[in-house]
Amino acid sequence: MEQLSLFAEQGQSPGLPATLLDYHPGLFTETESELILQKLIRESPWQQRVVKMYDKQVLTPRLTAWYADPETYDYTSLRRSVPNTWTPDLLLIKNRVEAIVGLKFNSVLLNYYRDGNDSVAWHSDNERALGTHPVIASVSFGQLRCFDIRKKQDHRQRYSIKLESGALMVMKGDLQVDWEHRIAKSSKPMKARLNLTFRVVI
Ligand SMILES: O=C(O)CCC(=O)C(=O)O
Ligand SMILES: [Fe+2]
Repeated sequence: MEQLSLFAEQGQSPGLPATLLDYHPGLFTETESELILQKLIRESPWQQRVVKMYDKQVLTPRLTAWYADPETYDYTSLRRSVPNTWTPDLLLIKNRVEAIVGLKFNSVLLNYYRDGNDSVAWHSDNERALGTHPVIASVSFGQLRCFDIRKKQDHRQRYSIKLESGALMVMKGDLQVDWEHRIAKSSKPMKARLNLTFRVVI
């Protein structure tokens, strides 16, 4: 049976081709989302990674934690450290996501945006270990933040999706090939947000 995509009905970003993204609000209830948010913030082994920017070492403006199956990935090509082992909470979330997406994922990256100063800069998830047209399932908990998308070749083609707590967004098609995305900093007061991106690492 074809899966219902609520993206168009949500009208969150009219005009964005449906081949690039599906949006499923309410995969988790408000109560579930709040519990998951607090528990994962408390219990995850957060790291703040250092990246090189214009020859300077800078801390990424968010915290991350990475989990994966022990055998099925090549984490050296992802430039990540040895992954953590799945927890029961993460497996529960993964199962619910897989039932909707119809794919088995073997890793998840957790991003913790502590407030409006935390962000992720424009990028595509196009590492070799993700394959050429990866399907990436993104689940958000907590503070609503805007997920901006722009075309690499023409920055005027631009969309913004409000990622609600408990919602699943599926990135697919050419999204990681022809487009970039980001979570911008916000000058408005922002509470904590967690984002989980489930990926298949080859
Ligand atoms: O926080 C988000 O919604 C996006 C995170 C992201 O783009 C990533 O982890 O690659
Ligand atoms: Fe990304």
